[in-house]
Amino acid sequence: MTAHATPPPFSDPQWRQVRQLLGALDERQRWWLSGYLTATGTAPDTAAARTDAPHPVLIGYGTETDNCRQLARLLSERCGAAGIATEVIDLARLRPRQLARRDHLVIITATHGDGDPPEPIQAFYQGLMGDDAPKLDNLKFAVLALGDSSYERFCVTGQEFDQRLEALGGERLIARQDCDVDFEQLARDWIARLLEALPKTGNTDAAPGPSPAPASSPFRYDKHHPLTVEVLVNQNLSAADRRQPIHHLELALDQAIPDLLPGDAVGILADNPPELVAAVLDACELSGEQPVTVNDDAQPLVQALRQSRDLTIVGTGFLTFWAEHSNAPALKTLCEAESREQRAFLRQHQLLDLLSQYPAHAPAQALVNALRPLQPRLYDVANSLAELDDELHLTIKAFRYPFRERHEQGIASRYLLDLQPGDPVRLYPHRNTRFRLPDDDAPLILIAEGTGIAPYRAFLQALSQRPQRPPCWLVFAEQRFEEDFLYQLDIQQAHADGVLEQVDTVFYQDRPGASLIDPLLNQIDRLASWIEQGAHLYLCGDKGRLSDLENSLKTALDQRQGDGAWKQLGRNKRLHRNLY
Ligand SMILES: Cc1cc2nc3c(=O)[nH]c(=O)nc-3n(C[C@H](O)[C@H](O)[C@H](O)COP(=O)(O)O)c2cc1C
Repeated sequence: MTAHATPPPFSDPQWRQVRQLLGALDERQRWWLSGYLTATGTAPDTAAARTDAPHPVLIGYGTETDNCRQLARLLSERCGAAGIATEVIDLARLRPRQLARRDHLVIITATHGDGDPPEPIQAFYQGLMGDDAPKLDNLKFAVLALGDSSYERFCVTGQEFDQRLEALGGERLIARQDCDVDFEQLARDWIARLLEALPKTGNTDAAPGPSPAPASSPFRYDKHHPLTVEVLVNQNLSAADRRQPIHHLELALDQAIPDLLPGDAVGILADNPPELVAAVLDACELSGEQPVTVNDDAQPLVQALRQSRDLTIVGTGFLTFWAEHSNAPALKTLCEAESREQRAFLRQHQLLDLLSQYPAHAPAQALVNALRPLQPRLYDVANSLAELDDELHLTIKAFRYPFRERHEQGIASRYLLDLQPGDPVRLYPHRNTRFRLPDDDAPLILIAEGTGIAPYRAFLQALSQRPQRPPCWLVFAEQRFEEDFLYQLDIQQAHADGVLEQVDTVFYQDRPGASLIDPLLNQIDRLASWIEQGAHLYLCGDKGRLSDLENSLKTALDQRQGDGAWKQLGRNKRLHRNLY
């Protein structure tokens, strides 16, 4: 859709039809279609498909929660309108040596984990950083880095790519832009500058023009256009006295969400707790009735604070804003200090700490503009919509953390755990194409830690409907058998029905010292034999524990099957990670 290298890969009649169709679609439909083609993999891996024509600009994105993919699509749209030929590719599908034959590369990447590259692009990242990376003397490049300044290692993946591409011989087209969570405007401005530096082919896209809306989503709904659904059931699955309870949430879907498959997630747009909103209004001596505008939408201040603004984490932008309004010398000095010092201060001060320690007045709209946008949170869908298309099930664990002398709760999990039947919830679908069931009958090894069981429940429901069932082995770990065996009945039923050939459980508190890897190492012959038969291996849940497990499994498997056996699993796209 976005490649306009001459000549287009169509016959004349085909090309006329394509242009005719594009001309008949409105902007949102075109974006939907381009996102759909990318997401369904219908677009060819154009980076690999070589022609003698000059190369279009390669736009590679690294994403976990979709922001960078959307910006890549936006950049491609803008390039199309400006007569610049582009190809958009997920860096997860690109090998560094393919860059040696390119002239122009734009990388748009997030940083995740604790300053890590997004999980899907780990192989590309390691390849580019490694000793075997190609010389890139002919490459001109630009990097847009997305991140969150509340993390210690802000935007480091983009920074690392930027430095590495230069070190490999590349020439920077324009300076890298690091963006915080309120990235939209900065990213648009950077794109506008970049367009001036990219080569034009002269052809402009048949139809698209600039638009202020975000680029395509393969679904009708996205974080800017969420679907509102109603709570049916909110049930505690774990012990009543558990400090971090786990709930099962059922939501009514009045409208079908097309193509939401087992393995996919939804982004939840949580509301801030009313007490927190009230405390912020009090601290600022503002009335919640005051009118403000958020994304061109007029609304009372109380709604903006409840639904759209982060009332917990303070960004450096807000620090400057509050220093000006409070006139507090300590804050003014801090604003002149190094950003590292500012971030250290902000890690010790949530919004209310700052507002109460340094009292000030600020106009309602200015306050809303200065606060960070409230970020959606992704939750894996715990049921198969092919079985039940009017309900969506989620598994939610409370997130509690110590902060200064007190205990805080995660905004999204608190919001979800407190929901009552009948309450509305805003959400949008999020595809997770790398965490899907294979189409064939290859054996499946499903390894889950805690809420990592959620997508497997959807897998089991989908598998139960297949006429030919692949062998399926579940390994699940939680705290105590009596209280924390999440979805015990579903799992036992799947076992009884033959959907699950084998189930192994580990309950840490029942057997101190036990580890999730024990059942796998104890049955290493079986594991190796399943993998030899082409099994797909899935890891879902706690990042720390499952990364440790992966390292140990890699060692064990490489010892048995030869060095590189584990790596081969990844290369064959039979290793699926969903870690958080
Ligand atoms: C679990 C998690 C960890 C993150 N870790 C970092 C980090 O270490 N440094 C950083 O700058 N941003 C971090 N971020 C922020 C993301 O980079 C930011 O939200 C970005 O817009 C995500 O882009 P994506 O939607 O394309 O994945 C993290 C976000 C999440 C959800």
